[in-house]
Amino acid sequence: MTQSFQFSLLATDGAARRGEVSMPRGTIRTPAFMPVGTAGTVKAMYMDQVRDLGADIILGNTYHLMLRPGAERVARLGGLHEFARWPHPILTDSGGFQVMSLAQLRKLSEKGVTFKSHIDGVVHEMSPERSIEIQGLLGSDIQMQLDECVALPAERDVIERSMELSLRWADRCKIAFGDQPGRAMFGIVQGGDDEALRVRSAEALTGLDLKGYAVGGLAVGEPQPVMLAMLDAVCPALPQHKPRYLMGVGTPDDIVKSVQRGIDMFDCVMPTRAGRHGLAYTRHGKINLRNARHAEDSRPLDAESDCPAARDYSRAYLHHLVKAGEALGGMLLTWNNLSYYQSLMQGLRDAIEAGRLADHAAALAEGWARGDL
Ligand SMILES: CCOC(=O)Nc1nc2cc3nc(NC)[nH]c3cc2c(=O)[nH]1
Repeated sequence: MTQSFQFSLLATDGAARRGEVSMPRGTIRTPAFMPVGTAGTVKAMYMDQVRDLGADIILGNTYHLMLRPGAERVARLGGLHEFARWPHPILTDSGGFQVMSLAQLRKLSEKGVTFKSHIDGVVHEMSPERSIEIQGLLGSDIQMQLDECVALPAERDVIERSMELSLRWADRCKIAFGDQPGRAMFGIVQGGDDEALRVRSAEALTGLDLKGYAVGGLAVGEPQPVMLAMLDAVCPALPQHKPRYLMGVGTPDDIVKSVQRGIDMFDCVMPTRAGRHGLAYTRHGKINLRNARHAEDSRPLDAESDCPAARDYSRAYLHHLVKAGEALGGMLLTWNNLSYYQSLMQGLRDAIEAGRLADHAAALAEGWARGDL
C-alpha cells in the first residue's frame, strides 16, 4: 500500500495507454470508468455491488454534498468514505459545473461563484479556496480545481477569458490544496472548441506540475468529431506520465474513441441514469425496455454475461418492471449497465496490453451496429 499518489504507464498502443494510479486507498486500473455517486450514493446500487463489478473509484459531487448534508457534517461523521461505506478512492468534482447547471441565481466573478441552493434557496459563495476546503472535508482522494465550463457555441474572446479565469483558479486551488500526502488535485483544461486555446490551457496547467489533468468543457452538446478534435490537440500537450480524465464522457463509442486518443479516466451519468429510465447498454448496443416488442421476449439481455441482471432475467420481466414503475426495474438495469461499462473498460485494458486495440474497437463497433438480434 503506498502513501503517495503514483501513475505508472504499463503499456501503450498508439496514443492509447494502459496504466495504474496507485493511492493509499487503492489502485485505479486505467483506462477506468468512474460510476457517478452524486449525493454519496451510486443510485439504485449497493456499494459492494459497484465494487464487485470492478469499479476502482467512484465520483462524488461537491455541489450536492455541500448543500446536503453539508461538508462539515460529513467531516464530523468521519468523511465520505466512512459515511457512504466506500473505502476505495473517491474523486470529487469542484462543483463549478453543477452550479452552472443546477443552481438558481448564480453569479460568477474573479472571486468564484455565488449561487442559491436549488434545495432551500440559501445563498452560497464558492471560491476556489472554499471548493478545495469542501473536497478536503469530504476526504476526497482526487480533488478537482474550481473551473468555468463555458457554454458552446461562444465567441473566441469569451472562451479565451473563461479559459484564463480557470487557469488563475487552478493556481489558487493548488495553493489552497497545499500538501495532502496520498491525495491529488487535478487541473481542468478548458478552451471550448478552439484548438489553440486548448493547447494554451494544457501547457499552462502542465507548468503548474499537478498530479493529473482533466479535460473539461466537452460533452456539452458538441458533435463527437469536435470533441475528438479537441482531444487530438490536448492530449499531446499534456505530460505523458500523468493521468488524463475526460469529464462527463460518455457513451461506449465516445469512450473507445477517447481511449484511442490518450484518455485514461472517465465519468458519466449515462449508465446509471439510463438504467433508471429503462435503457440497457449491452454489447449488441442499446435496448429500450420500455418498447412493447419486449413484452413476451423470454431471452435475457445477454446470456453470456456474468452479471445476474443481464443473464438471469427475461426482457419480458424487465419490460414489465419498467412499465409498472417498479424500483427493481431501475435496480436491475443500473446493475446491467454498470456491469457492461466495467466489462468494456476491462476489454480496453486487455486490448491495449495485447497491442490489438484497433481490432478490438472494430469488433465492439460491429457488435453495437449489429444490434439486438
Ligand atoms: C468532475 C469534475 O468537474 C468539475 O469540477 N468541473 C467540471 N465538470 C464538468 C462536468 C461535465 N460533464 C459534462 N458532460 C456530461 N461535461 C462536463 C464538463 C465539466 C467541466 O468543464 N468542468
